[in-house]
Amino acid sequence: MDLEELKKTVAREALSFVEDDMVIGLGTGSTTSYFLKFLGERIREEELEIYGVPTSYQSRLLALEYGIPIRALDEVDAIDIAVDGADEVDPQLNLIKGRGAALTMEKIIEYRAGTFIVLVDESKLVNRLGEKMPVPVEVIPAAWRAIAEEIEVFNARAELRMAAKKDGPVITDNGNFILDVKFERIDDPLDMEIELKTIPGVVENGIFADIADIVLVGTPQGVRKLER
Ligand SMILES: O=C[C@H](O)[C@H](O)[C@H](O)COP(=O)(O)O
Repeated sequence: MDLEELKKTVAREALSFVEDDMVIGLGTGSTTSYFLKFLGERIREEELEIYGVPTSYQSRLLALEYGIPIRALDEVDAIDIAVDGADEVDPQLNLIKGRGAALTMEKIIEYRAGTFIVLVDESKLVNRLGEKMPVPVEVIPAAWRAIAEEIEVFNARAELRMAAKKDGPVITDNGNFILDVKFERIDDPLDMEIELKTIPGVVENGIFADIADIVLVGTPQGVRKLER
């Protein structure tokens, strides 16, 4: 089974958590895109009363395309579930997220969800966070260089993320820059998440420690469900 098929399989499985009258946090990325498509179809077919709270311009545009009614975070009383992808998942279900630069709104919404469900294929499972992927850190533009230097005390190298279809750096949905931080090793994800957050000028970082409730893992043999 190819990667896209694995993503579709986990995205379909996530529909089993969806019930009528729910408010759902809508994640960002290629795996979640399939979930949004299937969610839109289900809302239409079963005439469900569901609202989505987008975590990015990408999920907002896809929700509009697939007919998912949307609400802003300050228009809802609570978020029942949130569904999103991840870049790495460790055995304790700590995550690295933010390859798509949407980490800040993702964390704001997923932290507040009753149940946060993560969709990955098995290539995203690691023994230790940071094994394959850098940790994206969203920073206030004026502070990028100072923060990049300060991050070196953690035995890490920070690189300013450059845009692919624009000259210069990636600008996030919030108007900030992204530093991709490659650590030598991350021993304690929660501790590192907090350390990064306390640097002045850091808006948010892509370590999501102790937030995921359920991880659905797509494998050629089917979907594995991991729970915290
Ligand atoms: O900013 C982007 C997000 O954190 C994505 O959810 C994450 O990068 C996973 O994306 P994908 O499902 O495309 O691998």
